[in-house]
Amino acid sequence: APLEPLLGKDPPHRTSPGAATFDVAGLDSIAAVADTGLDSIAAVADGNTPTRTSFIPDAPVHLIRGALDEAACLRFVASAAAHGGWTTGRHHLHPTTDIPAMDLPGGVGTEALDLARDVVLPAIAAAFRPERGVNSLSFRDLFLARYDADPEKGQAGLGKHKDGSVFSFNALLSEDGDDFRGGGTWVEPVGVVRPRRGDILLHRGDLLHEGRPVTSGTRHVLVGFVQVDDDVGDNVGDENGSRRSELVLRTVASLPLGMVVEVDTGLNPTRVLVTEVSAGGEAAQADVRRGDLLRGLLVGKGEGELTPFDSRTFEDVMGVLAGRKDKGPVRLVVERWAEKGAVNENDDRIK
Ligand SMILES: O=C(O)CCC(=O)C(=O)O
Ligand SMILES: [Fe+2]
Repeated sequence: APLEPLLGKDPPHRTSPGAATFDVAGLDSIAAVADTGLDSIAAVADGNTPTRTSFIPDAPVHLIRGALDEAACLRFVASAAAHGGWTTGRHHLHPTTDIPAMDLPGGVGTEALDLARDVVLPAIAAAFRPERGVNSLSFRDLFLARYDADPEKGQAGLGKHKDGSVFSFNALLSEDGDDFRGGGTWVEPVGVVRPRRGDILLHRGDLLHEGRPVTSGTRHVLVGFVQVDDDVGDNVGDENGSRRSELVLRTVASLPLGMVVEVDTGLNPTRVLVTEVSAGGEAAQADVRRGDLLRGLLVGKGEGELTPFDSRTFEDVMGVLAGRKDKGPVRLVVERWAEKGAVNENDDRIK
């Protein structure tokens, strides 16, 4: 029987098929000073984000005002504090001190994913009008980052860089002037943008930008990197699954040992492998690599529950696969997170 892509139906990093589109009336745009004659825009160059602009097509930076209310911002920050496992090894050129959104406890991981899918992706589609619309957008990384003025606690800012994404966003979770001083995001054509708590700043990833150092206190942001798939059409996320998933499945169907692999660029550094293992198959053929931390495993047909693997190792997974070897085909969905410190060429900040 042909494999049905498990991903592509309603993958967690894409907007839902029926998601409402975003009304540009909900966006404030920040254009390069030279592009407008407006005083309120010019003020941005001096570090003062105007309190109200309106949507300006083709502006390099947009703000979704009040995307998160105060309670949600506090929930995100509290969840990060409760998790506490801050990493600095997920982005190698310009590392941030962060926690992958999926790891945030208390339902906040899901809340962050829903926000990115249902609010941010449609807003990015409305703001930047990518040719193939919202269905071509997916976020490949989503994490909560922390900046602290106290060098003992971590980094105060993030130096000038470009992201490896097509679009990037960051939601300010802390109260400017109360939780921290300094901060803000400097973006090359517009200067320092100082959103209010709950606002989400949207910009093209290839613009030079900087997380300005905080001078006191702690600043928390939820950051996401968004990619544009040009090989997928409107059917991404529809009932038939994504064209890309089918393409990948077909391409790899010729792998030896009867093993079919789908690698989906989901949340960075998540990879998802859909693997058909026949007798004699080996997980190594499925690109499961030593050093990977495997997060979950789905055995059986269709879309069952993902069984958390927690931090089980390569050897553990090899053991599971080896144990199934002579019991006929089994379908696995393995959500793979790159080992801490591993370099992910696709998803890093660049330059
Ligand atoms: O913290 C900021 O304002 C910017 C964050 C950023 O650019 C990034 O995480 O890549
Ligand atoms: Fe960035």
